[in-house]
Amino acid sequence: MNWHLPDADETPAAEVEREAAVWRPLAEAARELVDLCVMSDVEEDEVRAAQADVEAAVARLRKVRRTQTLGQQHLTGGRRRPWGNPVIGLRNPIAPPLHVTSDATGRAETRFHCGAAYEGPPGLVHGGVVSLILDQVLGHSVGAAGRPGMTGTLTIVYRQGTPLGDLRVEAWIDREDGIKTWAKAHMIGPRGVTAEAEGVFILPRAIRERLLDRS
Ligand SMILES: CC(C)(COP(=O)(O)OP(=O)(O)OC[C@H]1O[C@@H](n2cnc3c(N)ncnc32)[C@H](O)[C@@H]1OP(=O)(O)O)[C@@H](O)C(=O)NCCC(=O)NCCSC(=O)Cc1ccccc1
Repeated sequence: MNWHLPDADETPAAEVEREAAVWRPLAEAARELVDLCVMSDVEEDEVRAAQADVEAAVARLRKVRRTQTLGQQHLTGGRRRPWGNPVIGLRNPIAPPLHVTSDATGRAETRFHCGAAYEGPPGLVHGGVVSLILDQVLGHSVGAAGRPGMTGTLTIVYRQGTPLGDLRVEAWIDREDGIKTWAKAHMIGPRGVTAEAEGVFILPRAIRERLLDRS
């Protein structure tokens, strides 16, 4: 059973790309700023001068603040513009960001870089970040298979520390039963699998009822 939820964002692709070209460079600069807040070793006067520069940029951006979050405005169900997402969002400096490729069977893969801002134990990615990324790619997998849902239960087994740097995640559908879909994923570092994930994704009752009403 597959569910095809409506694509909520009707904006023409060329306009989406134009807006992306405006916001992406800002987020990229902010990501480097986040990295340098952790990694820069400049003199203290330089730190204070940088603070003033950042405060000036913040004052510009603060002039107009949207009333709805990006997810609320562009409904992530449409998956055209999950730009605020903390894992894949092109406008979100917290996101590495991941670019996930997938096929209609739900097999998904992504290669990405986790820098110093994601450090937990020395030299290793924070376990919560590992879980965050695995949850996102599992969610992508079930969505790609036409079985979108919310994470009901997520189980992570940490096999070895995940080193900061270049990483890969693979995800696939394990099984499905009615409104529930189980997906699995591996986080893979230079020395093999670092963490294994299993999630059960459930189409929430409210959406089930909406789909029933339409049929
Ligand atoms: C939707 C649901 C999980 C279930 O609610 P309802 O639909 O009202 O459930 P209902 O009571 O009708 O039971 C139906 C069946 O399901 C079973 N079952 C129920 N619960 C659980 C469970 N926890 N775990 C396992 N199974 C459970 C229950 O036994 C029953 O089974 P049965 O038919 O008897 O065999 C709800 O509790 C919720 O919204 N939780 C918050 C989710 C949330 O915030 N997640 C994090 C945000 S998502 C994210 O970030 C990832 C992402 C990234 C990117 C893209 C996409 C995703």
